[in-house]
Amino acid sequence: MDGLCFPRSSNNSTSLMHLATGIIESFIPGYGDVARYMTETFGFDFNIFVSAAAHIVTLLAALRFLWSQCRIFGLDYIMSSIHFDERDEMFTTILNWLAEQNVGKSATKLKAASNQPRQKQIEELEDDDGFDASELFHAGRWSAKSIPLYELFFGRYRFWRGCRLFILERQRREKVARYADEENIVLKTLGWSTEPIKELLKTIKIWELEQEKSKTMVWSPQSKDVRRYQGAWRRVASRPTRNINTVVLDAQQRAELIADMNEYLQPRSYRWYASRGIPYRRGYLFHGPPGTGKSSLSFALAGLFGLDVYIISLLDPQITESDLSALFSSLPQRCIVLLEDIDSAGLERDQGSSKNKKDGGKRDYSEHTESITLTDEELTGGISLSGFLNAIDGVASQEGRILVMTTNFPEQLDPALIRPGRIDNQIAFTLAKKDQMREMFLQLYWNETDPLETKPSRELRSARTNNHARPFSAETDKYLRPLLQQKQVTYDINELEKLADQFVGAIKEDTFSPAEIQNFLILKRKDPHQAVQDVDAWKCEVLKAKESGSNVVTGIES
Ligand SMILES: Nc1ncnc2c1ncn2[C@@H]1O[C@H](COP(=O)(O)OP(=O)(O)OP(=O)(O)O)[C@@H](O)[C@H]1O
Repeated sequence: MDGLCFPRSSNNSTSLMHLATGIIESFIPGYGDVARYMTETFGFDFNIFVSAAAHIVTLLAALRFLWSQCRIFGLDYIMSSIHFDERDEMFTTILNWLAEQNVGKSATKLKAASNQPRQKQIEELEDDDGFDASELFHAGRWSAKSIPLYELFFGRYRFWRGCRLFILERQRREKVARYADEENIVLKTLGWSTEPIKELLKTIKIWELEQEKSKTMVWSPQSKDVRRYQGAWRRVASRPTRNINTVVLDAQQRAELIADMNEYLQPRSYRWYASRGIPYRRGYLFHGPPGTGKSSLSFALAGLFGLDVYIISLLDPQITESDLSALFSSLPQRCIVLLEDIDSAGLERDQGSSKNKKDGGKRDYSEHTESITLTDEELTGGISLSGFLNAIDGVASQEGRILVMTTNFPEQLDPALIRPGRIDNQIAFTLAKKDQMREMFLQLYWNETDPLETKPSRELRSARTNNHARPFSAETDKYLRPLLQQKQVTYDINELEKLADQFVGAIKEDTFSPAEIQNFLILKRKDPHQAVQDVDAWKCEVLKAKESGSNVVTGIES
């Protein structure tokens, strides 16, 4: 080694230094030259300095190791803890709660959580402060209003609840498979009882309920490849709870339905069913023409009873009969399972037919079985009637759930599917009745006060938003501006009732669906007079489109 030309010395320590230099040189080529240069330039043996640093680092590492061992066998011995892995529903809730409590606010490392918006952030976005309805909406400017969200990074955090110290550890775990959990959190506190942690978890749960009480959670089946690791269901949306009164129905029918569900959901009902040997399940069939409120009522009922909605599409090629059973058995104890348009799910008695369906029975492959060879993957899609009935009735299927099936063609359903015990209550939805139309009209225009009108800084905000206005041709501007500047007028209820009577008088019962009526009213939402004025033209236009077999309405004169 040319670079290692140190003066010979009989001194043992010097030869040890040379040995150390040799070892370092083998890891860091050129180190010998640097050491010699430093020694010659500054007049001290640079190796001593390096060795001392190496000793200190080793000592610190040893101390750190010792401390961690003490902590594990010492501190951890006098602490109780509860562990949560990523799959646990409390995992995100705990992190969100901690973020809300500002735990770790001085942390130097944070983890972005932008795709899990919290209630506060959603409210911030929905608050229209700074937006002027007479200007064009801009999504970028709107979403920029909300600050990005962060949560605690991996590590250890301390926080106090009253006079008790809690420790949260967020840990990364070794990946055991592609989709396996990669992290977990541990909540700890001093003492040999987990009770204080459980109490804290109750507080966190109450906080979560508070956050979500105005929301209805919607779940759908987890995709096949991650189902094993992340559970059968995934939360796909949280929708604002729909007030049951906004679904216009026959009052008696609505009241009976609510009472029936309420009775079923009561905790004591479980014992009532069990003592009589009846499976604790309830099924409803909502049937009627499209756009009459079947799905809306399902969500409104979920909101009313604080239930989550679990939606399954039987046409989903990823869902096999065994998946369906697994999905039904992993439902929570109280929820609504919504199966929309059950008539088009292709549930057939013939067991083999499910194997021959690729699009849920709409396409029949049975005539072509000789010429078409389906792959194994395709064969797993499709659910037979018996497979479906097994899943909903099976012993493993969760009790306490409410099954709601909707259909436009109840007469096409297999009697086995809707026999009492599976479907306990059928609700017929009809095209709009006079009373329904009247109620919809009043609901749409009844508006006590416009909160925006009362805010003083409106001009200021307008000036600010004007800077972002988009340029239009003079021609477009001429039409657009009056439309944008049209104000929402607040009407006296007596006047509205008169207008509602005129509106209803112009439309025949059982002719249009509530969805069609709603659609027209939304078009005229700023002006009920205009709605009354235009209803005849709209009516003719829609009827003409229906007669010609087209759903396309060409345009409504106003
Ligand atoms: N009875 C009703 N009361 C209030 N709004 C209604 C009613 N029926 C329909 N609507 C409105 O019409 C739209 C469509 O309603 P919804 O999806 O509930 O109908 P549906 O019967 O489930 O239709 P489909 O059979 O096509 O699934 C919704 O925006 C809803 O607000």
